[in-house]
Amino acid sequence: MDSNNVYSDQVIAELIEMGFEFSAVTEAIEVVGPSLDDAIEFILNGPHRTSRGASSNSKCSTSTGKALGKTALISSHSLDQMRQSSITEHLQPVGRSKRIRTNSVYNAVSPYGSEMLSGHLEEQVLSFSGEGCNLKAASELSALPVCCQQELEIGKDWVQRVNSLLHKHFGILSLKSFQKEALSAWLAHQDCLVLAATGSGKSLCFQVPALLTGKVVVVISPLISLMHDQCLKLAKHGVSACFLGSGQPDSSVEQKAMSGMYEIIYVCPETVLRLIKPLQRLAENRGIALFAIDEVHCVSKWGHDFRPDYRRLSVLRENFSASSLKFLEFDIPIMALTATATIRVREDILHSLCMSKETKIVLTSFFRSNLRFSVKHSRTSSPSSYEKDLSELIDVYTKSKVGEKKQKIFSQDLDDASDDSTSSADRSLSEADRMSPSDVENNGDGYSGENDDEANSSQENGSAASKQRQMSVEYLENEVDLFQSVDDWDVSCGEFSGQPPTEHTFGSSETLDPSMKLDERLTLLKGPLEQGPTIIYVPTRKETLNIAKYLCRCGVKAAAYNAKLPKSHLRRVHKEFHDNALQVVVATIAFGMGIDKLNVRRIIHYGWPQSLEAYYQEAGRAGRDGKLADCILYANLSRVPTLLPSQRSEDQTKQAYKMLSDCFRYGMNTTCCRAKTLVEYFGEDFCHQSCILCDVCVNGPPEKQNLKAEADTFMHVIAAHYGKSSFVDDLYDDVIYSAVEQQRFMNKPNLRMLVSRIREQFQKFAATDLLWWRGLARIMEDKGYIREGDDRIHVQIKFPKPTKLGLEFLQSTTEQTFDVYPQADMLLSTRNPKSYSTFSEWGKGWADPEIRRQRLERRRSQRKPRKRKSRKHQPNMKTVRGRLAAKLSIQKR
Ligand SMILES: Nc1ncnc2c1ncn2[C@@H]1O[C@H](COP(=O)(O)OP(=O)(O)OP(=O)(O)O)[C@@H](O)[C@H]1O
Ligand SMILES: [Mg+2]
Repeated sequence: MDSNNVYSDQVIAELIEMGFEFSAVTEAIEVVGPSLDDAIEFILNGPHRTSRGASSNSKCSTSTGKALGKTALISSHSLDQMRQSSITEHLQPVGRSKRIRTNSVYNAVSPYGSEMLSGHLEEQVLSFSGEGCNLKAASELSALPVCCQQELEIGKDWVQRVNSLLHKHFGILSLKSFQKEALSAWLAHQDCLVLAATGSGKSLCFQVPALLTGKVVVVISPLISLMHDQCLKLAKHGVSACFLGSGQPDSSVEQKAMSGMYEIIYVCPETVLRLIKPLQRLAENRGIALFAIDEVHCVSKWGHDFRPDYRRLSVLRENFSASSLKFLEFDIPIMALTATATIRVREDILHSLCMSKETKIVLTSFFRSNLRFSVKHSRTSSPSSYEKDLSELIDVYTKSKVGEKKQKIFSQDLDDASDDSTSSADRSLSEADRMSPSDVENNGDGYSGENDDEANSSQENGSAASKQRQMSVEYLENEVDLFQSVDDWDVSCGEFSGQPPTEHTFGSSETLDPSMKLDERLTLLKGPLEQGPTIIYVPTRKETLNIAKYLCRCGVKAAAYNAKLPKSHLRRVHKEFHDNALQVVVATIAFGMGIDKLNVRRIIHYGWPQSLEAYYQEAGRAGRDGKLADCILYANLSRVPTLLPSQRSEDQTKQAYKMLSDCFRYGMNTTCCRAKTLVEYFGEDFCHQSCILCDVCVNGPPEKQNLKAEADTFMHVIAAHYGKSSFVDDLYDDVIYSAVEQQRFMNKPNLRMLVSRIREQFQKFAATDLLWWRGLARIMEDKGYIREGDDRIHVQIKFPKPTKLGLEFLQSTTEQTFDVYPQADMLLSTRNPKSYSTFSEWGKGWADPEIRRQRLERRRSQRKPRKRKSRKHQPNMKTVRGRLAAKLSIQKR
């Protein structure tokens, strides 16, 4: 360390403490050298120079390479607060003398004035004496022709330089081509929309600019948990970062961030909207290299995770353009990134964020070659289905520990938190884990414990805790986590100093290469799954608790995660999940956006997801190490899924139904490779023949069936009701319907009514159930023979109406065959032919004339004479029985 620099720093510190403006101080030192008196003289009497616009570029280019040292920041806030204002546990202060850096970080006029700076320098700024990664990074970068974005040329060798930097600090061998593209766009001052698969490495696209320029990168992100994970990771690789949630009881982190003390600032949309002015000052002083909007699908109402505040981020383009800020030569580029955006969502993003017309779209394949997709039928949500569906999973995690005591559930008793027996992770968080009254109110437990005694005591302990649990379960009943607020944890901000990078942990060479030959991949992929945790996604909070408890009882280390559980619990689950202390997390969608844990081996969806976007994003959390991973959807294939309750506009409701319908069709599909279905859903041409892994690829499609007779009948019955066919009209003459029903049916027959007519009128179809016809209706719809006759969108076609093509089909020569692959619900229906023993089937049995006749006869013979005056005289015309009775009485007369 240059002693001159240290001395200069001391002088600068003193001058700032005296209240002089920072830019004036540094200018003075540059001119007169590190002499306190001379500097004061210069500042007071020397030529007036404004710091504004003193070309942040030139400052940056000289200073960054010189001294981007490390700074550790100590916050006076500790973890013992019930609600933390910041996370400081990751800071590693080194007990060195305080100093001030001479780099561009401090070459800033603090937006909070010199008071703030001096206060913090005195109290809170310690130095790493340049041993951190940034210093190294910066000195390496000094080899670059220039370090400022504006001046960095897109020469051939910038990629190599970035690669060697990445290799050294992140253990990554080279940039991927989409990362190169995104960075080229940024270097050319262009806005950029990056659409790349989950886990493909989008974060690097916005992290590199911070390393390259010494300017700040501002990343807008939707969840504290996500921001926290990314900051922590960056710190491990020597990059200082902080995050700012929406609640901000401790403003010191924010102040430091706005004065340019972190290379990357993660911020939620609400907060970025509030910080426009300070950010403009930051742009003027240290400089902002880039605004990155991560998980940008949240912008769009047509996406699966709309956040209204994301939509207001158009202010970034308005407030950080060269036309609105004189000191900028170019607009500060916006880089928007997501793994799940349909074409409509993409357009909405570009439009809503007012991204420039020249925005570069970087589009990579959404295909994840190591994910094995499958769909299984399950009734879900009952303990008997848990037993059936989860037994394999339980075996995976419990086989190796036969004889061990079963895991027990423990309640989150406050007293237990300080128990000696708690794990080290528990201990470190115990104080912070104390629940606020609202936490207690919402406590739903569902956490698995390592410690049996703890579990027993809490179970025996009993009444209060169990009552609490019971209450919370009731409270949680039927609630869903459709919208997760940004503050998903009990911290609202955090700061992370970059630590010298240790051994590289990623860039594994064992990962699967999508360009591998098919047979090579097949052999590799047919092996067993490696060890690693599982995430089970369920639609309701209540089910997170139920399944987590069930798994715990079976000996699995499992925890529930939903937005209504105490936030301290959620943070703990995150931590233990990342530390491999948990085997299974059972969660609502509240868990995991952007989770970058390499070894997640299974993502299980237990119940229908609400959209394929959400499904693919959640599934994408599996197998980030590139090794084989399972993505299994357990869904009740006999039920049409319903929308989970949420506030939606009319348009949004339509869209939500459309998305749910696409999801339903994904489950019903029996012929198309699942990976292909998924990537094509996002508008990509799937350039492989198949994924070779999914259940459809492995099992092959079901046998084709000639359903000509069924299709003809179906079309005739529909067409008849729209006056397009005379084929069946006369068949109904002998059935008496109430005027209302007839009217309703004539206007718009729904599928159920049509099917009951088919069964009534066509003996050979009397036993085929609605489930089967439902599948056929979808096939006919896909072929364009029928369409939805209702104004509203339905998940499954509800009011089939013939199309022109359908009528042509009807009139076509009857000799042709109609060979189709049955869909999942049709197979299910034929696999489990139902006797008319269940109540609903019993009801359906009335549609069959023969069954009806037998039943009526049986009833008549069994019936004791009863007084049923009113019925006798007024048959209920709404029921089949009533109508029949009426008919019979007419015939009698
Ligand atoms: N060029 C690269 N070579 C090898 N590994 C890389 C490269 N770039 C990123 N990675 C690794 O890929 C993993 C996933 O990165 P990241 O979290 O950025 O994914 P993502 O695309 O943002 O995923 P998501 O859509 O889920 O947020 C990280 O562990 C990262 O280290
Ligand atoms: Mg990401």
